[in-house]
Amino acid sequence: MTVNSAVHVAVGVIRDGNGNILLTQRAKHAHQGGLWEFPGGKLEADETVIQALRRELREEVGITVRTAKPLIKINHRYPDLQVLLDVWQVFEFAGAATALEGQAMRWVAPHRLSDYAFPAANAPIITASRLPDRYAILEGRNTKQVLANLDRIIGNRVDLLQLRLKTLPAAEISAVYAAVLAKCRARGIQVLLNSDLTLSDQAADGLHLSSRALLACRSRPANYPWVAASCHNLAELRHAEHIGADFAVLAPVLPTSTHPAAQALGWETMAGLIAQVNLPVFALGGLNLDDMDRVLHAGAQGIAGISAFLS
Ligand SMILES: Nc1nc2c([nH]c(=O)n2[C@@H]2O[C@H](COP(=O)(O)OP(=O)(O)OP(=O)(O)O)[C@@H](O)[C@H]2O)c(=O)[nH]1
Ligand SMILES: [Mg+2]
Repeated sequence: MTVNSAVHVAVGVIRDGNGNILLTQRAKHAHQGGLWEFPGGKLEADETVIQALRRELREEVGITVRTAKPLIKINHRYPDLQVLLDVWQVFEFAGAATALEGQAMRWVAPHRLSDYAFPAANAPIITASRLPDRYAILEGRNTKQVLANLDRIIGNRVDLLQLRLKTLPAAEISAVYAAVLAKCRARGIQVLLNSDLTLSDQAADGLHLSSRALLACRSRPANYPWVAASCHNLAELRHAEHIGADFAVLAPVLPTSTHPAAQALGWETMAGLIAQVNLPVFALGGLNLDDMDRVLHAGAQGIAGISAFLS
């Protein structure tokens, strides 16, 4: 089946109980032959994406999908073919995965995916599969409040956060940073520093660019495991993609009390913007964890928020 002349493909990022991901190797003479892939295949006429996903995963690796959620959509033009990869995460399935087409098959830890050679279109899928669905923004008006907020964020099972601290007095920043980093390290939580924070120590797991800092970048800032960017429109999302940022945060999706003057994008505009880039995008602004399914079905990686993780 084709969509806007692209071949529409249902792709499964299948996880086992340990969080490992199933890879298979493409047949030598197939398109992109010999490379590793996430199992899946082309939609047949009149099939929905989820129907095609179920059929392909039964045919290729012998599993029956129980729970699947959208992860990311990739539009990619190879010299010989344009594809729309409609990627879903499969969290629950029945049956033991078996290579039914004689292909090589492996369960791989997310942080080892980069050891494998994939088709060029897959780079953002690999990033998306290494990212969680929650990205917390840590703020507070004083040290005590920041640390109390961190405890609530931890209670909401967040393992990726941005230290922003816009509302914290400057004199308290370095001590708070040390305390937050120590607590997060002990729990395996990754910390990105907002680019407006002035800290000499760059021991964090990544850099989060404000939209202003993003537009000032001609290339990806070096030496950060993660580079993220705040975006409000298509030009900023495209720039984040262009410099090779790992992911973006798009805001504000809904009206918020913290930014009353900002015009909210709304669900449809948000989905339309996300569809135009091959980049994991978190939705920010006025959302809470109950919105997760709607956010994922709108094409986002998940929810970013300050207050979303404080209840
Ligand atoms: N399944 C899958 N296809 C991918 C990935 N990345 C990627 O670019 N593709 C491209 O998506 C297209 C469709 O995939 P496919 O060859 O699995 O289709 P299929 O199972 O229906 O195979 P068939 O046409 O031989 O029946 C191919 O051109 C392939 O190169 C990936 O990670 N998984
Ligand atoms: Mg296939």
